[in-house]
Amino acid sequence: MTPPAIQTDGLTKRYGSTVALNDLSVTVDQGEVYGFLGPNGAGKSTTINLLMNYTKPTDGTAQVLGYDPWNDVVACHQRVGILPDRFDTYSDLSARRHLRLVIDTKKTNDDPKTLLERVGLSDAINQSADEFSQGMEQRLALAMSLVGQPDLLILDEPFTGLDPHGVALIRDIIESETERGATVFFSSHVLGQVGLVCDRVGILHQGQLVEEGTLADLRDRLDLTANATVEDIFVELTDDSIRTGEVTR
Ligand SMILES: Nc1ncnc2c1ncn2[C@@H]1O[C@H](COP(=O)(O)OP(=O)(O)OP(=O)(O)O)[C@@H](O)[C@H]1O
Repeated sequence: MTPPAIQTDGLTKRYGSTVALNDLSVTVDQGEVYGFLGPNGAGKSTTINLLMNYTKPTDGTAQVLGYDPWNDVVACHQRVGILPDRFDTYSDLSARRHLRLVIDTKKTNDDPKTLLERVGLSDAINQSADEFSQGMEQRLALAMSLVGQPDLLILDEPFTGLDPHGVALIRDIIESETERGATVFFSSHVLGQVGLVCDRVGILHQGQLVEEGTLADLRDRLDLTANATVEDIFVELTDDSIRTGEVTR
């Protein structure tokens, strides 16, 4: 049986008395496009950091493509492509060298030029990343996430810093990656795009999953009209407060 792409059970992360993520239980099936939405500070990046073993949970379990992300780290990272939040380039390396680093680590035979063409950066292949704009950095990080045709693509705020062409590019990449059978899990608060690409969404608020389902499910449950947007749903379920202080539960 094919394992889910992502499964968490009671996943919890506390930083001192701040509960960044509280008792998260979600399942994302292989082949799905799942939008993980929530206001600033809701716990989206914390969840992704846990799934990628960038940080350890306080409580709960997770599986990524059937692997334990904290014990099967290498196997897990081999099959996952990650676009991290706030990607820092290696400033003195060219775009090609950035791709080479991932290709060599994952031991794939990808061609850096082809990957950079996919994200509209092939003209910058030999350019040093310290000359890149924010949008170019984001495109480079996206190309790096595509190395090795990952089974699961995890994109943390993929629309950040992109112009409308870049936003359309992300949508195209999500579509082409799912066409070849990959799962896409992405966090966002750029809501206009979400309805166009997601099969299901989960809405996180103050570390808790407050709703999950297709947009049609959510409209029904919240008694919203059929033309209610993702923004309407989001506003209904969350307030616009940003978590800046400690939240204790
Ligand atoms: N290393 C850390 N130490 C202490 N608190 C942290 C740490 N990382 C995150 N937090 C807190 O955990 C909560 C969730 O943060 P997280 O970055 O996961 O939110 P987010 O939903 O990704 O937000 P954004 O949309 O602004 O990126 C916030 O209250 C944040 O201040």
